[in-house]
Amino acid sequence: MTDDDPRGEASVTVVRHRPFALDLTRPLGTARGEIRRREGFVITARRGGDESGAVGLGEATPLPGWTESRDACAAALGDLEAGNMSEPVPGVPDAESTPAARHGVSLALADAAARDAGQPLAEQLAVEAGVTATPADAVPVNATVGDGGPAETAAEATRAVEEGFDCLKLKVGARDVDADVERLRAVRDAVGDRVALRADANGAWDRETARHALGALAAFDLAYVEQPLPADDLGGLAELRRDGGGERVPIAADESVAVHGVDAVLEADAADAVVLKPMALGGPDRALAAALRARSAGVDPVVTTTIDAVVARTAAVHVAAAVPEVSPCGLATGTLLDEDLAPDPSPVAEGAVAVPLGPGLAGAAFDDLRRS
Ligand SMILES: O=C(O)CCC(=O)c1ccccc1C(=O)O
Ligand SMILES: [Mg+2]
Repeated sequence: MTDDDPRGEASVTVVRHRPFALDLTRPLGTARGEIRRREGFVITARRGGDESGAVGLGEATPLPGWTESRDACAAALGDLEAGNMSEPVPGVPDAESTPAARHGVSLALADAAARDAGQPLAEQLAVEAGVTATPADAVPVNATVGDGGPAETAAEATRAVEEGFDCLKLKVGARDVDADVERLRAVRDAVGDRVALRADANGAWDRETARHALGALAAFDLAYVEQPLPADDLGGLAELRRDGGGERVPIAADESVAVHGVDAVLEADAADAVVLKPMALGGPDRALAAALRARSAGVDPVVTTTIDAVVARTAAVHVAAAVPEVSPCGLATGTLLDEDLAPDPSPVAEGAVAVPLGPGLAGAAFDDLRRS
């Protein structure tokens, strides 16, 4: 560890990575198919081979299409583990080719650094990123509602509002536009005007369909439509922003950010908001840096998970807490899982999550995972 390298990334001793698999309670329907199960690795690491330092905890949960494959992630982590407790291994996995592996290791190092400093992870990340504002102690979140028929979608939306959510994100694009219009109409009718609605098309539409969809969905006063076009069509997103089928519906970029990076999206004027998934961007530090660059460009950052287990989800809560005045984030995904690695230290209540106090990710909450 040096001043240039506060987290000891130049020489990291990865203690262990351990596989896990978690089923979703029921499949989450999206325009790109159903997510049914999440497989990943729990990671423990020490900084710079310092035997006296805290053991940090991380999670690498790849989602093919968004990150490297599970095999590529395992291989990247295996390379690090070729070293051992007493012999530091140089470097961390590459963020471009293996973002999930890099996320897991960089989170473990950040957790270790925060624990050694006796501060919450959000504070550690904020200081490293040059944020002067004190991290928030709670983060607003949206409910995540998958594809389904109009009645089913409206019932799920109503349930979320009864639980205290005032922002809902609905998956669209898995059926034709007219069917999604009926779903959104049913939801708006059910929840009234005071609930913010977001729609996430996961890149399902071509330019013509997107113009038609935005024109029709404008009637439901959407906070934004997320990724209406394929990830590569930054020019198309910029065009939709300027003239979205008549009425202006704000546009959020998600897959475009994961594939091309936040700077390309900002450069192309392709979005009003950017969706930042620490797992897809290669780590909490990189996600926070991206959020701050978006904010400086006048674009609203939203932090979400890739339906991660509790360790990475909690890390994403800390990232969001470090973003000043953050908008509702896609972090209410723990309840989509049928089981988890440990009890959630920051469960959702009244549409928000409390940020764990630390030290590190959540004080002693994950000690069993750290030891195992
Ligand atoms: O943002 C949310 O509400 C939850 C996260 C989510 O929707 C998601 C989860 C896994 C993979 C992709 C996505 C997505 O935002 O497209
Ligand atoms: Mg999305």
